[in-house]
Amino acid sequence: MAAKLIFVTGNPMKLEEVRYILREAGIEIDSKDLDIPELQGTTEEIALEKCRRAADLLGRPCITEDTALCFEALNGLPGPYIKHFLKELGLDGLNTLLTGFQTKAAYALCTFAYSAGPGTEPLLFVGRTDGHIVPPRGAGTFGWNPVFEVEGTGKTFAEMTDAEKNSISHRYRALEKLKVHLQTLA
Ligand SMILES: O=c1nc[nH]c2c1ncn2[C@H]1C[C@H](O)[C@@H](COP(=O)(O)OP(=O)(O)OP(=O)(O)O)O1
Ligand SMILES: [Mg+2]
Repeated sequence: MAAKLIFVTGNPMKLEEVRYILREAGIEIDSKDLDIPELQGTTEEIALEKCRRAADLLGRPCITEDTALCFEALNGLPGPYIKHFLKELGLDGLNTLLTGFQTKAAYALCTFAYSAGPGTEPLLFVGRTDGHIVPPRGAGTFGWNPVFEVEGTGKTFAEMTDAEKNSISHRYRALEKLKVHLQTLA
């Protein structure tokens, strides 16, 4: 039996969602819990370099994923640096960041990178979900879920069931594109 594709991530919540979404397409993945250093740059640059490094470390094909949370009022920042903003400022601090700005509009961007192995250029698959930054609502079990209200739903990601989030999320939309690519390889 062919070895399964490896998803390299240090985030168990991402892994759980990716497994949930791909399972419906009959795609199973293995995972490797590695926190790959992320260089500064645009989301694309960070995603490409992270996947190159992951493939070099593993010595085989793999996927990696980068999540950005982009505020319209801040021209797309914090973007790929959201992890550090969330850690230092917390959920309330993300709201405070937008004090004085008219628009609280934001979008979640998910960028999967697929590497065919060391020395190859990774391919990117991007998904986007639009919404607004709001005071925290719902269970705070995954990142910035409680402060991101999804356009047209009236709910934050944290107020949704797994099934709901996984049918409209940035991650789901990126995986829809990755799935097509994986099916051409199979
Ligand atoms: O759907 C999501 N809903 C809420 N929060 C989320 C989501 N997806 C990522 N997040 C958080 C995790 C991290 O604080 C930051 C992304 O940073 P990012 O570098 O992509 O993730 P990570 O370092 O946790 O895992 P990895 O080892 O795959 O890079 O946003
Ligand atoms: Mg990371």
